[in-house]
Amino acid sequence: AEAVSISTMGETCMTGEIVKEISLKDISKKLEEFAQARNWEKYHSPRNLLLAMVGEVGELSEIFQWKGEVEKGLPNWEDSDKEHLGEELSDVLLYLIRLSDICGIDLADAALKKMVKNAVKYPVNRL
Ligand SMILES: Nc1ccn([C@H]2C[C@H](O)[C@@H](COP(=O)(O)OP(=O)(O)OP(=O)(O)O)O2)c(=O)n1
Repeated sequence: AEAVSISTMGETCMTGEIVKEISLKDISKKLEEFAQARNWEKYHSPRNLLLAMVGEVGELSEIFQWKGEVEKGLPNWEDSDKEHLGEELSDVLLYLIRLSDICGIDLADAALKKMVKNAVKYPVNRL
């Protein structure tokens, strides 16, 4: 089987611990390589990626379905359920990043600009 190399960049910070930091662009690049290696670029059209992402949102929703409200931090969840949640959140994120890339949108840039817009629209109340 082909070796799987999904490495993240590690940087040593001042306390000597390794800090993993990865940008949306880094992930974009890895997703492009992943698709290229499998000859899957032909499937990664905007519409297909959108539908795939919505499907993953459905899988994410299933985890919470019928549970009622859950406490922040999910203190009563099994580790395996939390791991599953992390996987579904990641699937949504990865398709969102790939969709943005395929549409020629710089997602990090767009998100920061949108946050500025939100702050202007909803100013902090000062008495
Ligand atoms: N054409 C594809 C198919 C998959 N993936 C990647 C992106 C997602 O992170 C993950 C989705 O894989 P699956 O379709 O196997 O979905 P799940 O991981 O949710 O598996 P399952 O539906 O069996 O729970 O794989 C991709 O980039 N392009």
